Amino acid sequence: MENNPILSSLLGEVKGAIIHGYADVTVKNIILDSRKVLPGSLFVALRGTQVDGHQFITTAADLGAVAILCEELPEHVREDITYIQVEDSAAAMGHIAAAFYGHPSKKVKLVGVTGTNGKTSVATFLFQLFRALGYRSGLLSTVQNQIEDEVIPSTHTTPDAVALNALLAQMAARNCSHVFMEVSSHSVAQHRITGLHFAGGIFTNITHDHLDFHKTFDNYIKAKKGFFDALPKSAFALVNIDDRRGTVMVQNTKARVETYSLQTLATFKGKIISDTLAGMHMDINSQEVWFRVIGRFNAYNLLAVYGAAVLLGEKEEAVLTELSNLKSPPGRFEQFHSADLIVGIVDYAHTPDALENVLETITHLRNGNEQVVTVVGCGGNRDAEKRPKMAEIACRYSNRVILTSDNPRFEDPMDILDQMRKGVPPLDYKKTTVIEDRHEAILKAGLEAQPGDIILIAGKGHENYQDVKGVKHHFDDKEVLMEVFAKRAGN
Ligand SMILES: CC(=O)N[C@H]1[C@@H](OP(=O)(O)OP(=O)(O)OC[C@H]2O[C@@H](n3ccc(=O)[nH]c3=O)[C@H](O)[C@@H]2O)O[C@H](CO)[C@@H](O)[C@@H]1O[C@H](C)C(=O)N[C@@H](C)C(=O)N[C@H](CCC(=O)O)C(=O)O
Ligand SMILES: Nc1ncnc2c1ncn2[C@@H]1O[C@H](COP(=O)(O)OP(=O)(O)OP(=O)(O)O)[C@@H](O)[C@H]1O
Ligand SMILES: N[C@H](CCC[C@H](N)C(=O)O)C(=O)O
Ligand SMILES: [Mg+2]
Repeated sequence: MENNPILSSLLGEVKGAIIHGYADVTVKNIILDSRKVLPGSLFVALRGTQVDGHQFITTAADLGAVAILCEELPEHVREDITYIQVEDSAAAMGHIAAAFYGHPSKKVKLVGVTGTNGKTSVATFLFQLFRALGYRSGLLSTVQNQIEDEVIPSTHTTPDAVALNALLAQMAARNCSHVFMEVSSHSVAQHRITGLHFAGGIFTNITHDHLDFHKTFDNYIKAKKGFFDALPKSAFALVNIDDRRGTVMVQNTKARVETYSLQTLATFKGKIISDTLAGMHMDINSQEVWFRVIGRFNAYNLLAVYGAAVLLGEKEEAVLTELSNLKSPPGRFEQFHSADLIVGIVDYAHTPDALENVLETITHLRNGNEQVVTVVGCGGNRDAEKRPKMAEIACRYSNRVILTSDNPRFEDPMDILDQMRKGVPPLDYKKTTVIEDRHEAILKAGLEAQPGDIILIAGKGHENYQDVKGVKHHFDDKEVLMEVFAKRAGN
């Protein structure tokens, strides 16, 4: 920042703050991790999932923090430091970060996408669409952040409030008129998006995920709903009403509610006319369109994108023309074909619902006797309830299943695989193999396939690593698939 703001100017939106000390101190940056504090920093003490940031207040002060945002004062209060005491540090930080960066979300049209599955797809499609329509645009997503052509690696689906506002400020400074972002349930619960001004919010769907963090499905629903509850009156709230939680999501919102559906009357009503590996033909509000992107779940994503674009003021015809040219984002139902006509699909399905949707789509796309082989694993140190469910789904839709590793993190990969194996129905034991090594698993699936067969490699999508005990080893499903195809071609 060129002109560092004074602390008191950042507190306008923070309710009930008690200031201990000098309120007009200059703040150079906002820091959440005591180890990164510099002279002039405002340190935010957050109660985390592992530790309580309040225990690092003294360290932060020793490193030169001029102000501390906290819920509780430390035992030893220093005269030379300003303490801002609030009820909820995370919520206050959202407002302070937005003010520090000059409220960048108000300088662009910011659209947030939430839901268990489809956030990256919808946000990326919107970003591609608005660029094609001639707007300077920004994207904040799991795969990557992007300002026009510049790619900025992403660490989270939704970054923390400081990183998020810093990115939005860069986008505003580069004259982006539109920004499309994913809003994860963690980000709502942890107030990463508090203080942002949204032009619109989109709800894709809600199914089982992240119960390791939210504990109950109700809490998970509440987190997603919190996003809509906080939308302003000027925004639109576009919901998938085919999802049974669609109505609940928007029951307390001040925003203008609009709907999309493949099944019932809605503001944006779609119908799939045909869906093949070559493309999808749909009817949207009585207009016929062909898409390169395929699959019923993508029909929902495209409807959401179409609806949001129209609600943002774009002309229906121009939107449909550009939408028909879009390609899937990396690792989202990405198709590869071998010389001898094996189809490999790399997909980020890492939840039971996503896996079922993708396999259902593949089942519908089959012409006849081709076999479907699924290679899938479940992440370590993440929701364990989904493990047997995903194995059962893989078995239900596939002729052969290979259970393998997907980011075991700090768990024993064989424990994860044992839990997955519990979901395999006894009648399916014969068609299920466990191969811990993901490279070997993909090789086996690929080398044993017959021309025409479809191999689904699920769970990692765009990821280019295997996270084992905190170390990210290079691993890319696509690369291994290419290796298999080369081997089949005798290279
Ligand atoms: C579970 C979770 O959401 N964790 C996030 C959370 O960290 P935490 O609450 O566990 O932090 P903690 O370790 O308990 O520490 C508490 C506080 O003390 C501070 N601290 C800690 C140590 C120290 O020496 N000094 C110090 O100041 C920490 O910086 C932190 O502010 O806050 C951190 C700062 O914002 C995040 O980086 C971190 O994301 C971790 C890396 C993570 O893996 N998050 C995933 C689960 C996540 O957020 N995923 C969502 C959803 C993805 C999806 O929908 O698929 C996402 O949006 O990416
Ligand atoms: N609308 C949808 N409904 C159900 N499944 C979907 C939908 N869109 C995509 N999927 C499936 O879910 C996977 C993840 O899609 P995507 O990355 O768009 O979701 P996400 O919500 O961003 O996930 P994450 O929570 O990991 O960020 C895709 O690879 C596909 O298998
Ligand atoms: N955003 C998701 C991604 C899961 C991807 C999968 N490959 C895994 O590692 O479990 C999560 O952190 O739960
Ligand atoms: Mg995502």
